[in-house]
Amino acid sequence: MVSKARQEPRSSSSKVAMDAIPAPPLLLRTPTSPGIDLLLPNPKADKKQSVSVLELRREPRTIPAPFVWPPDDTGPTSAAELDVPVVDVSVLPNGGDAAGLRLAAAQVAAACAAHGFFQVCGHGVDADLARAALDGANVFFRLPLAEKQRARRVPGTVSGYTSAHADRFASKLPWKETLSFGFHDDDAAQSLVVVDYFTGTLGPDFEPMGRVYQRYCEKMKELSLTIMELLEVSLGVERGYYRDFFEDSRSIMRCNYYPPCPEPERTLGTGPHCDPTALTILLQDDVGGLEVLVDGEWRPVRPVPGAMVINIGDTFMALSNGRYKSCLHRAVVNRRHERRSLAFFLCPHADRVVRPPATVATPRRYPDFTWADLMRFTQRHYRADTRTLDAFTSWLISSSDGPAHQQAA
Ligand SMILES: C=C1C[C@]23C[C@H]1CC[C@H]2[C@]1(C)CCC[C@@](C)(C(=O)O)[C@H]1[C@@H]3C(=O)O
Ligand SMILES: O=C(O)CCC(=O)C(=O)O
Ligand SMILES: [Fe+2]
Repeated sequence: MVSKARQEPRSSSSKVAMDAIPAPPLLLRTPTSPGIDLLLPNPKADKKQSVSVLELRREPRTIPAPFVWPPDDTGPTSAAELDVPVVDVSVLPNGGDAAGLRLAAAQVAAACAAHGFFQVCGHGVDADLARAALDGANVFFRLPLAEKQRARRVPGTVSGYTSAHADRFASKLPWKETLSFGFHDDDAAQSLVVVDYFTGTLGPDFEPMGRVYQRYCEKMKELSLTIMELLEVSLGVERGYYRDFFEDSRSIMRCNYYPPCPEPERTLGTGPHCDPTALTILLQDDVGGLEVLVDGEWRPVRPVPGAMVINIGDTFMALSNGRYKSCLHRAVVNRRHERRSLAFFLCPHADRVVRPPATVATPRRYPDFTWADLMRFTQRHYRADTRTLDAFTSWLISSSDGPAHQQAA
């Protein structure tokens, strides 16, 4: 299966219409179904007016300037796909298959020490649930913009709907819309946090959609803890150290929607970044677009039907004291196919101190920190093009609003 990302010749079907009405922020909607709703800051107008519509109605030669990324970020895709093992994690819950567990641990150890990416099968996530979650993304992102805006991101948080992060950044805008919400099951008996998010934000009609993502996030947490056990085995650390660390996790679920783009070579669906979180479980559709920077080349990660992509984030790189790598990756877009990906970002409880187990802790590579500190950094200082943990570590030690100074004060 060859990834469709960027492979397509320029399509004449992506007719778009230009009808700029000067007022902020500009709404870019490509009428090709379903198109992309992007609210763009409009430099030419004062800030008080409402949304206007920039409908591109001609075969675009250029996408709006805020979407153009530097050539270093939009470099070519390698012809060589990344050789990512598909690890059968069904060996874990029963633990009976010693040989299978050894194989899985060896596959994970090699991949995580090299580039931090592997895929999993035998994950226990029902195919119907996975499909419903992907289909739910289609339903949500095809809603009229006014409806999506009812879930717009609350400044200073990750939760909510954003289009191109135009509410946060004025340049290097990603060619995507996203919907993010939190997940934890601290008081599962009392409340279903994801159902409550959908009904509270979008109304009672969205309860069925909320129940799909509630169930999906519950399965994601289960799978995350299984993978934590496998990481313990692969690193030879005491059993339970990582699993217990994430028992009270408060994670982030994100639906990514990447519309077709008239000039995919000049922009990015998600810019080069390392995930600051601990572990990412990515369910992608069959279009392809995820790429990992390995030995200076952007290597595609092929969608494997039924499998889920797992990658190590910065927080787990610190928990493994640098033994496992959190690596730069990006998502490219293409001219003809929309693409969806669902990213479950496993995060520790905000107050947990990120510290590697004794087995791998010397010499220490990173200072102690809490996820709350790293999360605040990503929301205040973070850009997709920095190596997060290195930037965070120096911020942690040197910055005036870093926790070290607060503690000292
Ligand atoms: C804690 C997070 C911040 C981001 C979502 C999660 C984990 C990945 C981060 C992100 C995807 C890295 C690339 C830049 C970013 C701004 C994005 O393109 O969405 C990041 C997310 C964010 O800050 O919303
Ligand atoms: O959509 C993808 O393939 C990757 C997205 C990603 O890396 C992210 O959201 O952190
Ligand atoms: Fe990522």
